[in-house]
Amino acid sequence: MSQTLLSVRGLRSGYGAVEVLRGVDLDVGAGEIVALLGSNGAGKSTFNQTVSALLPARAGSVRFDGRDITRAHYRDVVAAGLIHVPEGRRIFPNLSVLENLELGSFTRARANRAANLERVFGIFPRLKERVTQLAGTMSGGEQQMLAIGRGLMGEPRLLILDEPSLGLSPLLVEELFGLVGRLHAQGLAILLVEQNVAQSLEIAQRAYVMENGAIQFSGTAAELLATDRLRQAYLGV
Ligand SMILES: Nc1ncnc2c1ncn2[C@@H]1O[C@H](COP(=O)(O)OP(=O)(O)OP(=O)(O)O)[C@@H](O)[C@H]1O
Repeated sequence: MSQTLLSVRGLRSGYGAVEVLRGVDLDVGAGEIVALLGSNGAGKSTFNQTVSALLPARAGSVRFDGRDITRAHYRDVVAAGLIHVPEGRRIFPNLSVLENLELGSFTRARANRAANLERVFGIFPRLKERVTQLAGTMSGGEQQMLAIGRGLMGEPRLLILDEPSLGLSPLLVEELFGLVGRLHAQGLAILLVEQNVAQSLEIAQRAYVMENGAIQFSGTAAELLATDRLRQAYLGV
């Protein structure tokens, strides 16, 4: 692995009396795509939320770029460049496309905003055509572009994408994976949580499998595919 960007050790968290994460270890290297796989309810979204400081860690540590961010405020985590595009997009439906994008740059200097917008519009020309449109009136695919565009406005070094292809047509899923590949080629590290396991393993350098709030497997995509039990469980072959 290249230089470690995200390093998570023994992470525990949950909701009230329910413990979901039971001591998770996971690393993402600079510029690496890492797939986080696991069945529904395994704890992947809880992991993403805890790492990005939306949910408090109960034990363990999260280090980002060498800095301990386990107890950091969400704002400082975003400012450090760890940006989470949540499952279900969570755009603001009653705000325009432009307003949604601008919200993504809340930790960045105003002076950077125009350049970041142009970069996002270069990646998603459709968003530029629709700057004044209310986000809630856009199609599901456009809303997903907007959610990722908003994440990019924050100048990420690591982008956590939680189920980005959920609800998209097969054509848009192809586009989405193409986009993830292009962002990676530009040097961005990506932690990808996806139901499209085969496609995720094609573009990821490494993968983790989470079950019941713990990591059951970590290794290269090729190693995962060589493990019969995992291949059967996640690819059905
Ligand atoms: N806000 C919440 N309050 C209580 N329990 C929750 C909450 N959110 C999730 N859980 C529970 O935590 C467990 C892990 O859920 P989580 O959403 O992290 O799994 P996941 O792997 O992301 O699955 P999915 O793909 O279905 O989103 C589940 O048992 C779920 O019911």
